[in-house]
Amino acid sequence: MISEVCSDNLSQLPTYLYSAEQTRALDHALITKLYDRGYDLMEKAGSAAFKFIQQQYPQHRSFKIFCGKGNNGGDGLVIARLALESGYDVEVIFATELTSPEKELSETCYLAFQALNKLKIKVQSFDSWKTLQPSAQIQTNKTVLIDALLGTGLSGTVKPSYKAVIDFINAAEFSAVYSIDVPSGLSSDSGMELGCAVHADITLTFIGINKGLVTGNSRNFTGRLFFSGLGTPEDIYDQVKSSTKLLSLEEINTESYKRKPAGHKGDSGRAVFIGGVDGLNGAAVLASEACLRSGVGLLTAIVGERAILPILTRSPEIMVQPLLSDNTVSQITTSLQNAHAVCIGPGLGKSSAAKEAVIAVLKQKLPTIIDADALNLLSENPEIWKQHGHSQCILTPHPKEAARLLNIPPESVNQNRFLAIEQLVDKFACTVLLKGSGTLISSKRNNILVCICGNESLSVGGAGDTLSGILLAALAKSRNALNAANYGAFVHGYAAELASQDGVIGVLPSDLMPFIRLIINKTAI
Ligand SMILES: NC(=O)C1=CN([C@@H]2O[C@H](COP(=O)(O)OP(=O)(O)OC[C@H]3O[C@@H](n4cnc5c(N)ncnc54)[C@H](O)[C@@H]3O)[C@@H](O)[C@H]2O)[C@@H](O)CC1
Ligand SMILES: [K+]
Repeated sequence: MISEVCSDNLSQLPTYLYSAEQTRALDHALITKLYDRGYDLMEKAGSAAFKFIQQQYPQHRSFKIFCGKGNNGGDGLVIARLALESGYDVEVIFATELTSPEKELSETCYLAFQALNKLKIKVQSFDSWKTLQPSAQIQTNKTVLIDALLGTGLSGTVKPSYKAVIDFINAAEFSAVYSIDVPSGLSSDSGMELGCAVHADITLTFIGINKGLVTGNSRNFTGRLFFSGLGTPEDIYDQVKSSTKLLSLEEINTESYKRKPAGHKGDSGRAVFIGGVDGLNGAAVLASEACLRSGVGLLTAIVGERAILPILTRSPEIMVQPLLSDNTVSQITTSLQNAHAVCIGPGLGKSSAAKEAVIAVLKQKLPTIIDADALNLLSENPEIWKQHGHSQCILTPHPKEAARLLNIPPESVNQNRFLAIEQLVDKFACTVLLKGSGTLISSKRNNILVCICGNESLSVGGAGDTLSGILLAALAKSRNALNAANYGAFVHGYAAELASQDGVIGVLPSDLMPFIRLIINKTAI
């Protein structure tokens, strides 16, 4: 069975995600158990890939198959053979010259090459193929380009000869670009392009879903991502332990978010939001409303003067007070007396009152969300966390905030989001939610969840404030940081997808509110 890797399909997808090395271990275990040789598994993968592309593009009878010299290329050669046998018009183009196939191709790829050779098809190198056919004449209409250049075996930056092919693929206008296993050039570990990567319309991945296919920049390259387990028996997966999981509702205990028929407002959670000072007032408006729509029982918002009127206009249910610049500590201590959870940071600024507020909040040892400027204050004043940090916190950095917290360049976070969240969890010993496409959540070493819900509609100001509001309600209700982080990320991302039905451009974080409510009512059971 082939399933799309998307929010609507989470329950049909495998629970665990794998590194390239772990995928190799899965392949090895599978070959040892079920097949005489690796080539039999390659036949199975190639055949699944061929059938799938036939289904996706039934009108297209022409394939241009770009192959590398490893097993990913071997998959391409199997597809070429099957397509030729089915009467397709097929061209096979190797990225670089093939002078001695037996020596240059991987063992399994060579077997696929021999099988294809029996059909007497001419295999060309990219350079000679391109010389023979000036780009203007390359037939792209009704032609599917099959990208079998590089898969999970890619290491280091893509070599110039391969980059030239990838640049060509990305510039040409084929009807469809279909990547086998991984868009060539994308790291299946980090989700970052290693110099360049193929922009696919469809990617079909096999056996296990790679971690790098669901986070970082992966979505810029995979197009629609599909998965086939190729009938791998369950016990094969038991042999390769992964510490990374795909976040689905099964991972979340939604019981605590339910309303009791005879419950009262205190049962639904008492929350306090602190932020939205002048110039950044909107953060408080969005976070507060998202918190209410996420079902919190009582919300107090301690905000900048100018946020008071807009908050009350939109949501008179909220108890609002101005954040005092003197007496901050006693104001916060008093306000938190009966609170179940607190969120500090969105639009907080970095004034001395803001700093005092962060310390006062941490001293209460309540379930706490620390976002935006509160995170920046922790980066600039590491002694605050050393003295007052605690495990009931959720830190919600975007990559730049994460880099500041770790005192490393932002590129380092992007190049390895999985490592970055491990370092954050090690350093802060609490729950961390690392924002970005494929949000990562973790609260202890060797335990990372990846939330694939959400889309590019969220790449606007205010999206993070909305998430903070959802998280605050979830934390006030469950008082379990990891569970609230998981649920909040899921609700926020899924709400963004539902709000994008007319397109992702121009969706406002405030448009998410009715969908937040809808999802919570449907899932809090
Ligand atoms: N038998 C198996 O283990 C199976 C493997 N499968 C396929 O095999 C792939 C993995 O195969 P491999 O491990 O052979 O690796 P790949 O085919 O992904 O890559 C290895 C090839 O890429 C070249 N290469 C590595 N780094 C490069 C760089 N920076 N620039 C340019 N070229 C570079 C290597 O020289 C080698 O020729 C999977 O992605 C999947 O498509 C599938 O056929 C299923 C079965
Ligand atoms: K590929």
